[in-house]
Parts: sequence; C-alpha cells; structure tokens
Amino acid sequence: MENIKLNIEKTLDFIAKDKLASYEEKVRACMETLEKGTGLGNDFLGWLHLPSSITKEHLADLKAAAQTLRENCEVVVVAGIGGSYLGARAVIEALSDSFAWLKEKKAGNPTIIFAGHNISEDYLYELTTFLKDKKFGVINISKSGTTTETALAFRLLKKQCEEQRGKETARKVIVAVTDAKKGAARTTADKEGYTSFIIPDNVGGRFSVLTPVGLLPIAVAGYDIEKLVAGACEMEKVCANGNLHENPSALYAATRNELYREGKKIEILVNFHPKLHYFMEWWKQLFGESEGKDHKGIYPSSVDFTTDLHSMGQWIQQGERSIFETVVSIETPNHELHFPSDEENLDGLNFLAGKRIDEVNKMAELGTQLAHVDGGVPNLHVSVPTLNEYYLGELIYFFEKACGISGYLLEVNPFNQPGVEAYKKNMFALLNKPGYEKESEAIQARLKK
Ligand SMILES: O=P(O)(O)OC[C@H]1O[C@](O)(CO)[C@@H](O)[C@@H]1O
Repeated sequence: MENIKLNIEKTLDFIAKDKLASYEEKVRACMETLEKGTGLGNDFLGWLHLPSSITKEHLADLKAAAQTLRENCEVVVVAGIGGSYLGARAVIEALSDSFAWLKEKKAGNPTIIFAGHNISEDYLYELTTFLKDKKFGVINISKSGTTTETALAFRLLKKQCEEQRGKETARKVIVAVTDAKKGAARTTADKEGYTSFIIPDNVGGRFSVLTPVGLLPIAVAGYDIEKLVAGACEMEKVCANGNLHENPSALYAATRNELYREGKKIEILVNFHPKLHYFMEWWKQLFGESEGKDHKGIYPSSVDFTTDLHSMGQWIQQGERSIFETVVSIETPNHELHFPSDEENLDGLNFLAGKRIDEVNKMAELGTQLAHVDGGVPNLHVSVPTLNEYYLGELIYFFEKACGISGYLLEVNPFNQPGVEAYKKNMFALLNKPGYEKESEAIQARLKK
C-alpha cells in the first residue's frame, strides 16, 4: 500500500541545499534523544511507540464502550478542550459526510457534538436546550481532570443527563477518559461508577489522539479505530528511518527549521477540502504548544482553500514575506461528481463540462502553489492517497514525530506548556477561586490603578 508522501522541492529556491544536508546529523541526534529518552520533557514520550503498543484487547474494550453509547444514545456530547478534544474532532470531521448532522437517518450513528471547549453562555444554553428531548450520553475527557471549561460543561451535562434519563441510565451513558488516579474527573467517575479509560501519564494532551481520548469518540462516531492505528503503526516504522531523505517526519522537521532560520516565522497549513479544517486545528495545537516558548517558535496558522483564497489569498501572495505553506493534498476524493454541460452556456463554464470537480480543485491547487512560490512563499506538499482512517493515522503520527524532532532542533522542551497557565491564574484570581486569595487581591489592585 502507498503511504503519504512529503515533497519539499518547492522550498529549495529558498534554502541552500547544503544547509539542508547539514541537518542529517542533527536530526539523527534528535531522533536518538527521543528514542533514548535523554532530552527535555522525557517523561512525556509515551506517544513515540504508542501505535505499535496498542493491543487488540484495548481496541476491543474501546469498541465495547462505544457500542454501549451507540445503542443507547441519539446524541453523544464529547466534553474536552485542546488535546482532549481536537484530535477526535479532526478525525470525525475529516471522515464524516459534510451534511451528516442535517440528515434524518444516520445509519445507527449517534450525532457527535463537542462541548467543554469554550465558556460561552449562549453555546451552553443552546446546547442544553437542544439536548432537552434527546437521548444523550457524555464522554468527559480531561487528563488533569480539572480544566475549567470542560468541568463546567460536564457539571451541566451530568445534571441534565441524570434528570432526563435517570441516574441508572446516566451511569451507563456517561464515560470518563482521564488520569488513573488524579483529578476531579477521576473522583467523579469512581464515585458514580462510570465506565472509564485512562490517559497514560507519559502522553501529553496534544499527543493523545491515539489513546482513548481520540479513539473512543471516533469509535462512537462509527469509524474504524483499528485502521487508524494501523496507519499510525506504518508511519511509526517509516519515521524510524535515520536517513533524512527517507524519513518524511525528519525531512519536514529539518526543512521547516531551516526556513525559520531564513526568516520564515509563520507556517500556514493548507487544505483544499473543508473537512480537514479541524485537522489543521489539531496540528496548530500540536506545534503551537510544543514549539512556542522561550520567545521562539514558528507561528502555526491554517487556511481552507479555495475558500480563504478569497480572504487571505491577497496577504499570502503579497504581504510580508515571513511565511511558508504546507499543503495537505488529497490525491483522490471519496466521491465522483462531473461538471455538467449546458446548452446555453450562460455562465461560460462549458470549458469545464465533463470534468470531475476534483480536476478543477487540483488545478486551483497547482495554480495556487505556482503563484505563491512565485510570490516568495516556500511550499511543502504532503500528499495523501485518499481520506480514510488509515491515512489519517499516518498523518497523525507523521506530524507527531516531526513535532518531537522539530522541537529538539529548535532547542525547546516540546512536551510542556507552561505559558498556558498565565490566563488561568488571572481568571481564577478574578473569580475569587479558593486558594487564589493573594492573587485576587493583587489583580484587583492592578485593575483599580
Ligand atoms: O486534558 P486536560 O487536562 O483537560 O487539558 C486540556 C488541554 O489544556 C491544556 O493543558 C492547556 O491548558 C492543553 O495542553 C491540554 O490539551
């Protein structure tokens, strides 16, 4: 079977070939540091060999829990934020019919809704109102078990589920994915007797999509988690290669780091299929939280083309030359649709008659690549044979491994996220959370100035 492929040809006018070759040694050293666990953040390397360590029994347990939710719920609310949310959403949206949520019949698949990733009163009001006449269940996902956004949504959902469906049924349709011992989500799950799954200590949130964090919701949505893991396993093998040009993760990490050194401070991840929107969001957290520290790091951003060519296209073509693009390109779409001919040809589009829509999309993709490269934007190209579980598994591991290598090339700890605490500390102080008395006083004094 083919694998995803990386092409860096369209960056070579922007970086010297010998410079890239000089990464061979550095990348090998980073890979060794990851393997030996001798680098920064080495207590969070559980993702490195995660795909190949997932057992059939573990997948069977996940599928059994998913089946219980599928049989007992029309709607399943997945509560989580950041790494406890984006991976599942990325995969589910990439695989779902774009209009599935509008269809009456869903072939036994419950509608998946996400919550716990914002504190919007309107969102939560509208969600709880929508759920009023629904047989719904909840997957409560939080590694720390204490994240405010998720905990707040879960309290509302738990109460509503118990009131609507009774305590007994609620116990059956609420599942927790959290730490083995710590945190409020664990305490509640144990006390209420919920089915629960453990997020391994050594897997950080943004690297956790192949743990129950991602696998359970994906299975509930009706997708094949065995294939997802199989794709990731394949990339685990491919990306173990110590040869820069035979290891796409290593080559991607090296190329983007060299571009960064050449002043390309922003990476734009590009798709030409809107279903990949959340995959890009997942990638942004992966690289943003991993590399954006010590006042360093490429700023990860994303666009959905061709939609955003009509909004951000101008900036990308002619704005400050501090950007490069990485295109995730789907070789063959899952459906076929031909453009019809029209006798009157009032819209002048008969030159497209008989062509597949994808042919037009691909020409837009190629035309954009050429234009952006001409405009001074280096272009990396990740080619994906087709959009399915297997190749999403490959993509996930490819980017995770690249992120580990890239973080070490940048000489940061890619596995912590100390900066995220700053807003939380202020929010707790402003809300007078017990334990934050001193901070509350200080912040109030600051606001009075
Ligand atoms: O799974 P948790 O502990 O709720 O955390 C969710 C997300 O919040 C962060 O810790 C940042 O606050 C992310 O790193 C993480 O993915």
